[in-house]
Amino acid sequence: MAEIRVENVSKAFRGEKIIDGISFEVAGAQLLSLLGPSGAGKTTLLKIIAGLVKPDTGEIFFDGVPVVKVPAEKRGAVLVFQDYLLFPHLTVEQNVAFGLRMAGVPRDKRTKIVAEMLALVDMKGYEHKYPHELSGGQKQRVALARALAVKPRVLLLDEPFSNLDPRLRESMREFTRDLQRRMEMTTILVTHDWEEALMMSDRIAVLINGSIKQVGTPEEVYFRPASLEVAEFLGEKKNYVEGRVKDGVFFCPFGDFPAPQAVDGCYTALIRPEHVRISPGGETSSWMVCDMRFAGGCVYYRVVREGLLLLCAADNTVIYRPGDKVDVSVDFSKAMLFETSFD
Ligand SMILES: Nc1ncnc2c1ncn2[C@@H]1O[C@H](COP(=O)(O)OP(=O)(O)OP(=O)(O)O)[C@@H](O)[C@H]1O
Repeated sequence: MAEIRVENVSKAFRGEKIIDGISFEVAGAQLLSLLGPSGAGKTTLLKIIAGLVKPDTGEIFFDGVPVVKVPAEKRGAVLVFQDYLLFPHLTVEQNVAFGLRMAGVPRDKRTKIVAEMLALVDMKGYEHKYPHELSGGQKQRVALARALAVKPRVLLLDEPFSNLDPRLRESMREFTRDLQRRMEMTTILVTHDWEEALMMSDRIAVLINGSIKQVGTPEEVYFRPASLEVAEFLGEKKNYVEGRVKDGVFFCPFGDFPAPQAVDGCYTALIRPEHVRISPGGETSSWMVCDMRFAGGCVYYRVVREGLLLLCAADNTVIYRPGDKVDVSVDFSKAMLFETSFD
C-alpha cells in the first residue's frame, strides 16, 4: 500500500506535448481515478507510472522513493489493460502463476498463492480452463488475480471494464472496489466514464489535454467543478444560461437571482436538470413540454418558452407528454456560475 506522488511529469511524442507538467498524489490504500476524454493522455501517464514509458521531465515517488530510474519489473507496480492480455496458450492457473514463475517463486509456494488468488476472485474450479473458455468478466477476474498474485505495491487499471456489457461492468466495478479495499491496495484507475469515476474513487483527478484540471473527492468534483471545462465533462447533459452579474445579482433570461459572491461581469450559469422543477400547468402557463425521455426512476424533459429551452429531470410520479403546458421553476441557489469574460 505504497503512497504514490507524481511530480511535474511531462512527456512529448515527436515534439507534441502529451503530458504537461502533471503533479498529484495518491494516499496509501486509496483509489484515485484519472478521468478524462479520449486522447487526454491518461494511458501515457499510467505507463509512465508503471515504468513502460520514460517521462521527459519530472519524478515519481513510491513511498517517498524516486522510481523513474527504476526498471518497470523492479517497481512493484502492475498494469491491467482493458483487453486483459491473458496468455491464450496458458491455463487460468498458469496465467495467474506467470509473474510468480518469473520472480522465481518455488513451485509449492506458487501453487498456494495461485489457489489463494483464485479463491479471492471467485474463480475456484476454473484452474484448468483456457482464456477462450471464459466469459469477459471471468477473464477480467483472472487478470486481476494475476496482477495481485505478485503482491504489487501499486495497482494500475487501464479502462478495465470498458469491454464488458453494462450489467457485468456494474458487478465488476463493485467486485474490484471491494477487493481493492480489502487488500488495501493503492490503485490508479484510468477511465473516461464519469459515473465509474464517481462510484469507485476515493479521489478523482480530471485530466484534459495533458494537464490535471482538478483533483478532489467525487463530491467535490461533481458539486464544485473548478471550471466550465471540468463541469462539462462531468455529469449528464446540463443547462447553460448566459447572463451578467451586476452588484451581486445575476441577470439572465429566466429572471434575476442573487449572486453575492460574484464580481461584476459576464457569466455562464450551469444548471443541472435535477434543479429545474416542473409541475402541472394551467391556462396561463407559458412553458410547454417538447419531448420526454422515460428512464425508469426518473424522466427527462425538454421544456420550451419563447425560444428558451431547459432540460429537466423529474421523478416519475407525474408523467407529462409533449405538448403539455407546465410550470417550471429553476433553483438558482444550486447553479454554478463561471465567469466567461470581464466587462
Ligand atoms: N508511443 C506513442 N507515440 C506517439 N504518440 C503517442 C504514443 N502514445 C500515445 N500517443 C498519443 O498521445 C495522445 C494521448 O494518448 P493516450 O493513449 O495517453 O490517451 P488516453 O487519454 O489514454 O486516450 P484513450 O482514452 O482514447 O485511450 C494521443 O494523441 C496518442 O495518439
